[in-house]
Amino acid sequence: MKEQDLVAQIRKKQSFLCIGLDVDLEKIPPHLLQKEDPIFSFNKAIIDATHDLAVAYKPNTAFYEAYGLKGWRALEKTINYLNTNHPNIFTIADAKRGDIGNTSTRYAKAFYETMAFDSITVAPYMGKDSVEPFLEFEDKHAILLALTSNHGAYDFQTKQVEGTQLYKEVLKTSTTWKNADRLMYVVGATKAEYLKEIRHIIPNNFLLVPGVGAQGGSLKEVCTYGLNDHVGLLINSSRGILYASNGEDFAEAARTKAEALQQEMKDILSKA
Ligand SMILES: O=c1ccn([C@@H]2O[C@H](COP(=O)(O)O)[C@@H](O)[C@H]2O)c(=O)[nH]1
Repeated sequence: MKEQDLVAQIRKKQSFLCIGLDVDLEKIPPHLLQKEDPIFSFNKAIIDATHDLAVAYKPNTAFYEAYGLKGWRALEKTINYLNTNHPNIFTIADAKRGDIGNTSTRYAKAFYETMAFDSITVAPYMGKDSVEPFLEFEDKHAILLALTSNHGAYDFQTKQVEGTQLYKEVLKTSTTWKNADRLMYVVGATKAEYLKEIRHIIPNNFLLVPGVGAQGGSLKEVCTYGLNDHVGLLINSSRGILYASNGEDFAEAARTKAEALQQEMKDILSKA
């Protein structure tokens, strides 16, 4: 998907909500376990109940890989369902890949071509030649881990390396790579206080922001410095939406949670 089409969807829906499809068979409503494909049945119900409120969906591949072949099949069915029924919705494979060049190319083909995701999350640690293969595909986006939402982010990402914090070096250096205009970045909602400086280095790129809801990040704080003139934010919530109820009303309950976030976003956009 072209970035301008994502921005158009955000304006139309007055939403920059990304719903994380992190399916855990121990948390989904028990009645779904009787279905032939409980993972896909859950995702389909969530998508059907929320697609008018969200501009993106982000399955985290770990939650599918954990179930082996049936997990991969459910992931494939989910991305096909989204692409067929909601082609204007941005899709993110949260797979956190990155390897030597020829291997990264295979990862890129797996997620952009075989599964037709619009984007994939990529770890920057192996550097330019591990990331550039993900940037070779037109209208596809690599979302680079910049400053993550977990506590371990302070182990390396904020450490000073040759006079600058490592995450800032990741931001600055990555903007010099080939097709850098296809880059987006992950910044945790729990690190909102860093956003002013982050926006100084990358004023225009989209940020994928996980960590609101279950991890305690604040949507309002993220928006204070994270918003740019084309919005430039995708705020992810996974558990806070998916597991609002594990009864028969789970999809309705998920919609209520998604609606509350979308309303907050609408309000913020109207004042921006
Ligand atoms: O820094 C990061 C990068 C990725 N994630 C992922 O986002 C979701 C968050 O789920 P919640 O249930 O809304 O907390 C999950 O898939 C993480 O692996 C992140 O949280 N932080």
